[in-house]
Amino acid sequence: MKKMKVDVAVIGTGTAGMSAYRAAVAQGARTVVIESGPYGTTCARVGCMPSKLLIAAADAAHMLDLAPGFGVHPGDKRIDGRAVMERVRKERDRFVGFVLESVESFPLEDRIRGHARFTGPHTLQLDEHTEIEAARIVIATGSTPVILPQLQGVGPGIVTSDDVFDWDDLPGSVAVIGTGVIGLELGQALTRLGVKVSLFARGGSLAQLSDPEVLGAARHALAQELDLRFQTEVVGAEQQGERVRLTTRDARGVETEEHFQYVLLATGRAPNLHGMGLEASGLELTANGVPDFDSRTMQCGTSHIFIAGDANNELPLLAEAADHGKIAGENAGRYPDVRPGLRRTPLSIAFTEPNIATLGKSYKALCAGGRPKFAIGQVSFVNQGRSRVMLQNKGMLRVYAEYGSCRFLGAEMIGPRGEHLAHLLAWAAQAHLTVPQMLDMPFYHPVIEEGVRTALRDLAANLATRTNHTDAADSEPGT
Ligand SMILES: Cc1cc2nc3c(=O)[nH]c(=O)nc-3n(C[C@H](O)[C@H](O)[C@H](O)COP(=O)(O)OP(=O)(O)OC[C@H]3O[C@@H](n4cnc5c(N)ncnc54)[C@H](O)[C@@H]3O)c2cc1C
Ligand SMILES: NC(=O)c1ccc[n+]([C@@H]2O[C@H](COP(=O)([O-])OP(=O)(O)OC[C@H]3O[C@@H](n4cnc5c(N)ncnc54)[C@H](O)[C@@H]3O)[C@@H](O)[C@H]2O)c1
Repeated sequence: MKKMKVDVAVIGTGTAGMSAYRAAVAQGARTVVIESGPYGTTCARVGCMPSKLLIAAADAAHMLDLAPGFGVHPGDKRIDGRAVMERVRKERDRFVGFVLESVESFPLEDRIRGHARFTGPHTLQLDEHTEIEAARIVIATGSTPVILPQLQGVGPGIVTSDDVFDWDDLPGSVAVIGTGVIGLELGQALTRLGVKVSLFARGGSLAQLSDPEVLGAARHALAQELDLRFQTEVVGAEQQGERVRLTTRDARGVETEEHFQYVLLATGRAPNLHGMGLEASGLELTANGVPDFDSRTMQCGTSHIFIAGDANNELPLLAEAADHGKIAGENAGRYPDVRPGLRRTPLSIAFTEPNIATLGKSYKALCAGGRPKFAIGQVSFVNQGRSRVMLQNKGMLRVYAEYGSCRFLGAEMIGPRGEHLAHLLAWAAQAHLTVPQMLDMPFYHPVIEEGVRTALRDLAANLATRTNHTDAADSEPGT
């Protein structure tokens, strides 16, 4: 067994791990970064980038579907599934290549291969070949898709987002289980690319939305194009040759059997903490098996161990993983001098169309602890001028502010160009702007941001009267 002694050992060479490694090295600590799987990060290999490449192809196909609405008739649409998937893989490999270059820029002796597990609070064993004694440790092991027990071992037709981007061709039909971010992004993209898709939700949730009004608008907007089956549970499945027979049960208890080429599981991701010997680390674990940690410092309890990225299950997003990694790496590098790092206003965007976005305090968080004490403003995009011009007039934005201070708190939306509106509003929240200050900002014409102004005006009126009398049909006609 090879033995090593280091200041900092980072477990996982994903976005959080690479960020932690750089930050610890910058503190002058002798640091190694350990990896059991392929280099390249989840984001570049099977996450953010390939999913957005598939969505980009779907957007192109959808533009052709929209064109007749403008009096433009592009002729017969033909989707070459092989060409679609080839571009996805080729561009994905390009992004992965950049990550690999980055990893290769780390000194060879700092890059250790193997599956790490704790054998004591300061010791890690890598497979059966290396033992590392580390003064401090960063856990940055990411997450993996959850496989429902009733679909385990069924056959090759049961897939997750880890498999989709390696398809050579688009399949004929897919059942998507789960209407979270992955289910909706991939389900809508595949639908727009001509795949017969059905989405099954055990409840009625969509992506990260918690505001019932926005959720209602999202259900309405997405149901116009997607086969959404709410309140429907997966009972079981059987691989039958090239197809899977999927059995589901609806709210009335009626069981249905349908055949699909693939069943795509999008039922959440779990932190990669199993098989890591956490019991030997001395850390206190919370009910969901994640070590108790401080989200300002990433420190687990008062220990020398830090946890970053999807592994800590706080907000499993790329930008968070990078921030967590930096904070964890800096603190591990200069331990015991542990300091809070920069945490930004929470921002989540699902790249559905219309985009679904939430930022700042969610409706659910604001309602926690009893009667809501915040004001709400809203706008429907149905009659919003520029959205209607572009034939993208679907969805709703709801904005929240604090009574008294009039400080802007957060928003939930489904709407056109939501990714940009969400940034604008997240920046306002982080700058602690009040609603009157936001309304003093410039608004051009005709732009979708005028819809944001309508919602903010509604919010200002409700703050003034301490009511939430918003008209669901409130709209901005674009004149
Ligand atoms: C389909 C999909 C789409 C997504 N789209 C977006 C998006 O649009 N925007 C966004 O912000 N986020 C998106 N995400 C989420 C984002 O990809 C993740 O939040 C982010 O990549 C997590 O980074 P990480 O460093 O925590 O984990 P990872 O990049 O997964 O790195 C963890 C690494 O640790 C290694 N490892 C695990 N256990 C051990 C061990 N015991 N020993 C050694 N090594 C180990 C793993 O092999 C892995 O390489 C998406 C995710 C998916 C799946
Ligand atoms: N655009 C983005 O930023 C983006 C895109 C993709 C993924 N991600 C990240 O990846 C994470 C994982 O995505 P996800 O969509 O897998 O998880 P999710 O938590 O967003 O959604 C999981 C869905 O599965 C459903 N579900 C759970 N158990 C089920 C069961 N037994 N039967 C039926 N349905 C069940 C849930 O109700 C929910 O709708 C996200 O939380 C997000 O942080 C982000």
